[in-house]
Amino acid sequence: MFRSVLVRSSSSAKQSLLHRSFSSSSVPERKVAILGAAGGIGQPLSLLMKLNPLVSSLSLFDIANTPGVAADVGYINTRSEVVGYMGDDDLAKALEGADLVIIPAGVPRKPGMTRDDLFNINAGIVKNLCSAIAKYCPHALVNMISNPVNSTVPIPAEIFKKAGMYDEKKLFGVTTLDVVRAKTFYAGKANVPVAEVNVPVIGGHAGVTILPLFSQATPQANLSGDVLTALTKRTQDGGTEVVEAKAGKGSATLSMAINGVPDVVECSYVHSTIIELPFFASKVRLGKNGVEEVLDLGPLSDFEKEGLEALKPELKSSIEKGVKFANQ
Ligand SMILES: NC(=O)c1ccc[n+]([C@@H]2O[C@H](COP(=O)([O-])OP(=O)(O)OC[C@H]3O[C@@H](n4cnc5c(N)ncnc54)[C@H](O)[C@@H]3O)[C@@H](O)[C@H]2O)c1
Ligand SMILES: O=C(O)C[C@H](O)C(=O)O
Repeated sequence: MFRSVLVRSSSSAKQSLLHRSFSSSSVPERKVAILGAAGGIGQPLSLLMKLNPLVSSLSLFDIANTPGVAADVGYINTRSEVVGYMGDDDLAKALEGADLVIIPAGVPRKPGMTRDDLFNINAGIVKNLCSAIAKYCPHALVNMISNPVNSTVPIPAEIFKKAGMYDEKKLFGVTTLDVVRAKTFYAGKANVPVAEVNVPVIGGHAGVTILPLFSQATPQANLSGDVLTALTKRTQDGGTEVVEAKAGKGSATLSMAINGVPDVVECSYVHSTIIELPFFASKVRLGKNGVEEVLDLGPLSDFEKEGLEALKPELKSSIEKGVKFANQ
């Protein structure tokens, strides 16, 4: 059992652990809660959120080590107040009033494991955390990072439905790393500046369910079929490469959308009706209230059409696994 520690409390604790700065009145107040904030994803993500001028309050929750992370991040001289919370007794306080909850809580893969091998541990963690979200911040946007994303996103959807507060526009599975990798690998082969590259990645976030659409990549390049096959495989295996090299770290956030910046288009794993599966990663237009539009897939090459058919059985069964778990 972990002792519950509210990092914000006495004035001396405030001095050492709570950093508060006041915002200009023109910038809206936004509370972001990170669940799993002391982990490999959680710490750099906390740093990124502290650097984000759109965030006024940063709530760092974990089952361990949040006082140190909150103190460290809290001293950065940017706008947001930082409070660390530790242990289940503090979960309610960590979540109350949150506009955005980002969840990297759970265990990462070790070499030789698939993301699905994490299901038994992470599904329970996610279920518990999302039940608390339903209770304490039912209107928040939720970004799910914990793997296996293909199954961990359907879990809150079921929990939120039961709680009567499910808003499908507000639930995201973070698949940005797949896009980041596809852009990097493509730029290398196409010999174009990586900063100019765009590649949509659709499907899900595991193995063959990750389907980069290089036929839609810009700037266009005339790459052979063999090169495109190799690029696709490399994108699908990108996470495994990292896991093998250093135990699987990375982070991503859709937080720009919380300030209502128009026309933010990102690939994300969301509730979808563009194919027959209820959750699917594709380009989505984001706004203040979450998903404003799930964009069409656009034209696919024959190779990509085959990839799309090939990913459906695995993605379907991963979704069903999450749904079943949530309803047990
Ligand atoms: N979606 C993606 O693109 C993506 C990318 C990288 C990693 N991940 C996944 O993110 C997860 C975290 O990876 P990591 O490298 O940060 O792992 P990590 O082990 O370094 O950190 C996980 C953190 O979660 C905390 N935690 C565990 N149970 C918790 C609970 N019940 N409540 C709150 N916090 C809890 C741990 O104490 C730890 O600090 C993994 O499942 C990993 O596979 C997803
Ligand atoms: O591959 C992993 O296990 C972590 C993450 O999903 C990734 O793509 O890097």
